[in-house]
Amino acid sequence: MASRQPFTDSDTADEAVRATCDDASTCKRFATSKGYWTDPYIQYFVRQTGERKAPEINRGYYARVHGMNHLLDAFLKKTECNCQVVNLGAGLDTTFWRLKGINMMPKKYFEVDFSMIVARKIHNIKTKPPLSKQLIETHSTDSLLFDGHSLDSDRYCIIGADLRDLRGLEEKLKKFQLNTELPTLFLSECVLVYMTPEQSSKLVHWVADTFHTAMFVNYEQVNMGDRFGQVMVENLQRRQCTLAGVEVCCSLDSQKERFLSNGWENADALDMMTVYSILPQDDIARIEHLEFLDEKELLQQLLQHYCICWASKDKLRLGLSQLAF
Ligand SMILES: C[S@@+](CC[C@H](N)C(=O)[O-])C[C@H]1O[C@@H](n2cnc3c(N)ncnc32)[C@H](O)[C@@H]1O
Repeated sequence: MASRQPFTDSDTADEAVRATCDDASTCKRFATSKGYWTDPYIQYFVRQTGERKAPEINRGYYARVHGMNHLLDAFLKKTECNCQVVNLGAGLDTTFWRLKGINMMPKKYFEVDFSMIVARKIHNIKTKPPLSKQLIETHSTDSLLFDGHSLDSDRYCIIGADLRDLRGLEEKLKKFQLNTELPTLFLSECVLVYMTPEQSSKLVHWVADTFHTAMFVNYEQVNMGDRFGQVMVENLQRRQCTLAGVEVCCSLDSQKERFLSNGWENADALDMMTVYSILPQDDIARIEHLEFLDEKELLQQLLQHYCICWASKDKLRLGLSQLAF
C-alpha cells in the first residue's frame, strides 16, 4: 500500500522559499499603491495593499523593477522581439501583461516556478477576466491549455518545475516548444540565492550549453560578507529561510564568475546603489518626492547589498554584449 511521504526538513526549507514569493509581490503591490511605478495587474494577484513598508524598501523595489525592466526592454529592442524570454522563479510577476500593454511581446514568454506557486497563479489568471482577456487576445486557436499545473498559449506559458532538477526542467520547456535556436533571455529575480552554488552553476551552465545566443539577467544579494549582510542572512534564517547560495553573493566579481566559468562569453554586474544613480534621474526625483526618507544611509546600505548581474553569449552577433545601463 502506498504510504505518504514523511514531511522532511527540505519540505520546510522549500516552503519558506515559496513564501518569499508573497513577500516580493506584497512589497511590489504596496510600492505601486504609493505611485512608485504603475502596475494595473498586480492587484489581481495581491488583493490588499497590506502593511505599510518603509520608504527605503519601496525605493529598493523601484530600483529592482526598473533595473530588470531596463535590460529586458533593451534585449527585446535589440532582437526586435524575435526572441523568447524565460523568467525563472517568476512567482506572481506581471511582466507578461506589461509587455503586452507596450506591444513589446517576445515570440513566447515562459515562466517557471514551483508547482504550488504556479497553481495559484493559474487559478488567478483563470478567475480574473482582466488577466485572462489579455492572454486570450494573444492566442490564435482553441487549443489553450489551462490545467492546474501548467498554462500554455501561443505567447505565454507557465510551467511548474523545480529549477534544481534540470532534466525535468528541460523536458517541460521543450514540451511547450521552447526553441533553442531563437535568441533567449533568462531572468531570475531573487531566485538563484535559494539554491546552492553548485545547483545555480549547473543551471546557468545548462542555459549556456543549450542556447547559442542568449542573455541571463540575475538580481540578488551582493557584498554579503559584511555585518549588514550577516544580519540579512540571520533575519531570513529566523523564518527558516536559508540563503543556500550566499557564497556567490560575496562580491560583484563572484557574481560575474558564476557565468564566466560556466560557458558565458561576457558578464557585467552593478550594485543597486550604482543602478539607482544612473536610472533616469527625472523619475528618481519624482519618486523621491513621494515619501519623506529620514534614513538616507540605510537606503544606501540596502542598495549596496543587492546587484544586477548580466551575461551574454552571442553566436548570431546581435550585439548583446553592448546591452548595459
Ligand atoms: C523572492 S521570490 C521572487 C519572485 C519573483 N521573481 C519576483 O521578483 O517578484 C523567489 C521565487 O523563486 C521561486 N523559487 C525558488 N527556488 C526555486 C526552485 N528551486 N524551483 C522553482 N522555483 C523556485 C520561489 O518559489 C519564489 O516564487
